Amino acid sequence: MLHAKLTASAKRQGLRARLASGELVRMPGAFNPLSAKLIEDKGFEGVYISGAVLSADLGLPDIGLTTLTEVAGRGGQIARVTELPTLIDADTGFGEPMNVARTVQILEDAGISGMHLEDQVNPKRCGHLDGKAVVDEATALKRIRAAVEARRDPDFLVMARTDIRGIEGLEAAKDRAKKLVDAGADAIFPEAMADLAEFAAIREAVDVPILANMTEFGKSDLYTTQQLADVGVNIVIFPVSLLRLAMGAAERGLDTILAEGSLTSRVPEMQTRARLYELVDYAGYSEFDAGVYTFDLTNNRS
Ligand SMILES: C[C@](O)(C(=O)O)[C@H](CC(=O)O)C(=O)O
Ligand SMILES: [Mg+2]
Repeated sequence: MLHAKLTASAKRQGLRARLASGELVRMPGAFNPLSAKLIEDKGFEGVYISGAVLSADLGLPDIGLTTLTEVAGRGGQIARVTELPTLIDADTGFGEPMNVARTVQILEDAGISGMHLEDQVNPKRCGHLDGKAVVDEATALKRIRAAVEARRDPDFLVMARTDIRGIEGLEAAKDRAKKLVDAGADAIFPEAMADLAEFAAIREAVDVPILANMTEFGKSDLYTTQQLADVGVNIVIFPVSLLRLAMGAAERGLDTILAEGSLTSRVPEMQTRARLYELVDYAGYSEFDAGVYTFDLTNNRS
């Protein structure tokens, strides 16, 4: 109640252990703290905190407009309500290597379990759109180096994302992934892979965990968790999926009010009041409140 029981460090150790076991970590993207609770309730292994969702939530395009304070604030709100490890999208790290160092520490303080840092130039773009550009190798490696050197909890996961595949091709992606690992990256996020064989090629190139981004309407087909596990993927994210599903439902609901004048026909699709209260542990809060209310010092001296 009130917050998750596990400490940030225990969640990070849990993520490390799961990755070491070789079993796939499935991380749907939470669009708010409540959806993170749903992800946990359904039995997933982790929660992803997407930059695209964070921007969209603020009514903004995903082009690097959000600040570290906003990202860490929302990330912290999500991390504190769940027992699951959280992986956050740190975009390009919010500045130069020195800023990246500060970013890592602030995200650690927010209770987050790991972050990914990409090699795009600023302003960044969604990795599945054309027209993006990447920084040179030295700049990309410095970002990772700064992150690794600045972290205080060795279990905080520093994942390097490379967007180079969409610009220079698979060979360049393999080469950059290897160098990012040499610079200290704990894991690799190869963005915009064309197919399963490309994930397998990255798997072959590095010996750290790799992530697959199953974002809809992007460059990759949507593979099943089994297909991805079979080619050696270790983490799969569904970054914007819950937001897209929820917004799809919201649009249909609004259209129904316009067309029918009421939402009666949509009620069966809605999460019930009882289910919502279950997710936010209404009963647990009431019990806590009652316990504190009846607290009496004279009866608690022993
Ligand atoms: C993973 C991602 O970085 C995100 O912010 O969620 C995006 C997702 C998307 O825009 O579909 C990405 O660049 O792939
Ligand atoms: Mg992003």
